[in-house]
Amino acid sequence: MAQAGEAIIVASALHTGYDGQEVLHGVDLTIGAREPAVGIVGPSGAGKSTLVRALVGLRPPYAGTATYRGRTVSKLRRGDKKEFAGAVRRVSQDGVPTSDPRLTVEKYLTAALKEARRAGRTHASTPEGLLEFVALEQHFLPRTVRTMSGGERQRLALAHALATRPDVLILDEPLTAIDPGLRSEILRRLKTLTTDLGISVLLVSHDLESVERLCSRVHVLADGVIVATGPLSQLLAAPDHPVVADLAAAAPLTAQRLR
Ligand SMILES: Nc1ncnc2c1ncn2[C@@H]1O[C@H](COP(=O)(O)OP(=O)(O)OP(=O)(O)O)[C@@H](O)[C@H]1O
Repeated sequence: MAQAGEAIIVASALHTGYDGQEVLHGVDLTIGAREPAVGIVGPSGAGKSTLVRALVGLRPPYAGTATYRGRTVSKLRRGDKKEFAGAVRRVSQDGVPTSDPRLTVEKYLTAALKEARRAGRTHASTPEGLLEFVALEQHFLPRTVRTMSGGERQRLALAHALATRPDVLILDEPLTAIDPGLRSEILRRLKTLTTDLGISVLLVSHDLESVERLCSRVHVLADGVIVATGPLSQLLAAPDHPVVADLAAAAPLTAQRLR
């Protein structure tokens, strides 16, 4: 388990994009061990998911670096890759495989727990416990993943990511298909991850309510650049960048409540 304060993932002057077309223009970001959840917000197309992909090694930098414990994420060697896969987990909107019609929830979670043990991350989680955490009933265990609703699948993806008890959990719009009541409950449980298990969470979301509830600090990304950082309520109360003002204007009730 990582020591508090240790920098686990660091993006430094990071530039990256697709097919030579730059999307991120020099982003600096650190995710430390056992730190309170951090949010990333910003307009559609700002580069939030691209940043997440770069942090987990799926977009190599054009310039600058993205490192995991000092090692370049996109160039990890085989042993380091295994360690990284257990220590840093990403959940995206549609992260559960549905191509195998026979894949059951139980098989999916059991495989994840086996993989976690192979990566040297031993703990007492079970498929039942993982389901319980994401508020899915036990009768889902024999169900095939394909037959689950979008919101159920999102919760399963979260349960799967937690199988390794990662040091860092990166959530890219993970709760979009979940109804507000349940979302609120899941957020409450996610909050306990940091306090009880020492898992650092990075949350990317358009839902400012969720971000405010979970994250003590946010980065606002606009056109591939971080334009503001701080507690969301403070940023919305006194926007000092047009994109932050737009966020406050687009979610007036949230902004008002946070003032
Ligand atoms: N696979 C891809 N190939 C080419 N361009 C891409 C690809 N994925 C994203 N882009 C482009 O990169 C830019 C940033 O996209 P990204 O998905 O990172 O934005 P985002 O902030 O996550 O947006 P949203 O909030 O809508 O999910 C956009 O202009 C998008 O069209």
